[in-house]
Amino acid sequence: MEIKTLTWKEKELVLVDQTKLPVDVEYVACKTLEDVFVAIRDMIVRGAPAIGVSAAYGVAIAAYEITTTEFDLYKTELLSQCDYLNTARPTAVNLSWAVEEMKAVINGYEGQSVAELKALLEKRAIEIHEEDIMINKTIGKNLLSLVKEDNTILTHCNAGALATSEYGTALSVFYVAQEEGVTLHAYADETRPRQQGAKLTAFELYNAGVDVTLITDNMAAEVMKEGKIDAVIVGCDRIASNGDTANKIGTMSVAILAKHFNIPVYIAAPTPTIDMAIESGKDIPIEERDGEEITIINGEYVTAKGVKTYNPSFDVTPAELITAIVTEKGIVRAPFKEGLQAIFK
Ligand SMILES: CSC[C@H]1O[C@H](OP(=O)(O)O)[C@H](O)[C@@H]1O
Repeated sequence: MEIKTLTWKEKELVLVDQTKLPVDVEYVACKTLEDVFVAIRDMIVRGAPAIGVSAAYGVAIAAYEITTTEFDLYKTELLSQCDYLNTARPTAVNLSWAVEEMKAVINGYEGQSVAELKALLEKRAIEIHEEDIMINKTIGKNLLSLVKEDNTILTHCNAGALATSEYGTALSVFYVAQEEGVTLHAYADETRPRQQGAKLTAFELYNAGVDVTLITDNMAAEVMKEGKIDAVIVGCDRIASNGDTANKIGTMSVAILAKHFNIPVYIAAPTPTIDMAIESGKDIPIEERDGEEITIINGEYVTAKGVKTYNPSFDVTPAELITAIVTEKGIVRAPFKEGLQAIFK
């Protein structure tokens, strides 16, 4: 059964509810901008590219939702809705990137027709959606050029089809490999506390017929020491201009271990996830989420209810631990600043 992360259907954004996977496959229809805001905030849809595409459709939905007919008032309200949507989650730059793309359509429109602007916004959102699919498939091809038949790849969190429109970024290497008749094996970190690796990555790869082995996060060093891992490939949520990369919490640990065991670390990076406006990882906002993500598993407390928690949802892997940043525009190696500037030229 094919699961669609997101679908645009009669001016509604239909999302698979990723908080219910893999036990239940349920879909949520977002009919209002608030529906999209809540879906992003509560991780019904998650994953940097999927958040970006959803935000683009969120603005398109807002454009149809606003009933003001006086053009200047309509434009002001719509821009305000864009800024609100942009507060749903702070780390994945794809959210602000997509909102800015949609605001550029609004601010660049020289007419006075509300109907025409609505159509232009829906068109741009569909373009962003379609571009995401092409970006991901190209990243998969570029990643495949870095690995060999029968290689085993460790990945962290979920940077798969469920984190994007289709294909995924890090996991696209497995799907492109299948299309090209290349056999690859996966080790998926469970990825506490939200368990995206267990609930999403192992689920989607297993269903796709990819050889996947699920491990807990604290087993990564052992599998590397046993020589089971040929490469680490992970996604990203925001890359600074010097190559420092924010990704799901625990990615930095994996990169440090990989360095110790001399295993290459590849970041699968759509260019909308690269933030050239910031100098280094110090400038990346790290989302802190509710501590109950740690203390509650499957609805049950696993500790005393009053225990203090600390739950940063991302960490920043310093550029010196990264072998290459693999984008749809090419593979960038250190020195990353110059290499990233070159792909934006
Ligand atoms: C294709 S990148 C997906 C990226 O987003 C995930 O975070 P979250 O599940 O909290 O949205 C994780 O960092 C993945 O690598």
